[in-house]
Amino acid sequence: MRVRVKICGITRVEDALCAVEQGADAIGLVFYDQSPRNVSINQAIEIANRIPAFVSVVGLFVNAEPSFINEVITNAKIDLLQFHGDETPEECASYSLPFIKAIRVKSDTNLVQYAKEYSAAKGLLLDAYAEGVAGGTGHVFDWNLIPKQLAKPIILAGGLKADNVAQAIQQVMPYAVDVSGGVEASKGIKDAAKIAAFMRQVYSN
Ligand SMILES: O=C(O)c1ccccc1NCC(=O)[C@H](O)[C@H](O)COP(=O)(O)O
Repeated sequence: MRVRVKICGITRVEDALCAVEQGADAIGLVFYDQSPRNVSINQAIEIANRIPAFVSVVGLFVNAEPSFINEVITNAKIDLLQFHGDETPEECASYSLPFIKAIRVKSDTNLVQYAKEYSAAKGLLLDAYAEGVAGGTGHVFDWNLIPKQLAKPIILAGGLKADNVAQAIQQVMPYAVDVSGGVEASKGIKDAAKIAAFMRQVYSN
């Protein structure tokens, strides 16, 4: 099966269109005001309105208020929710959209247990754990911590870039890969050449 690609932390229409043109399956919009990639609802509306059919728009939240999440999904064309904080399985499942759950992986993380707990998730996004940082760290975690069999599709994230994504896919065999910092010129600003190089490496497998 072809590995899907999500390009996260999009803040500009031109970067979203570049990702689509290069073959991304999904783009991620960060709704978290402590992130340098945070977007407003108006920015999200503008970006999401330009995304064609068959490319998913993912809304990323970190311990957000339900009223805020509902305001976002009422106004912007979001297809899938990504919960990147400490949201419980019940909270994640309480919205009108499907969701994926991000797990920040460290040596004692029990991914089999997470897959059971978040049984309603469409996938588990595995990101690097870093003390005090919710995500988008650019850190790679030890892919050996991922069990060979997991009850949920794996979206591999954390420090992926053109230099390491082919190796990551070969080793982990994820359903999808997720990249943010590895295709940026600066935080929140994507680099077309880096996106192209990343996509080439994904499909080199
Ligand atoms: O991007 C952020 O600033 C961010 C802040 C808080 C939670 C999540 C955040 N981003 C998540 C992602 O962009 C990706 O899902 C993932 O963490 C990969 O990021 P990177 O290591 O930069 O490729």
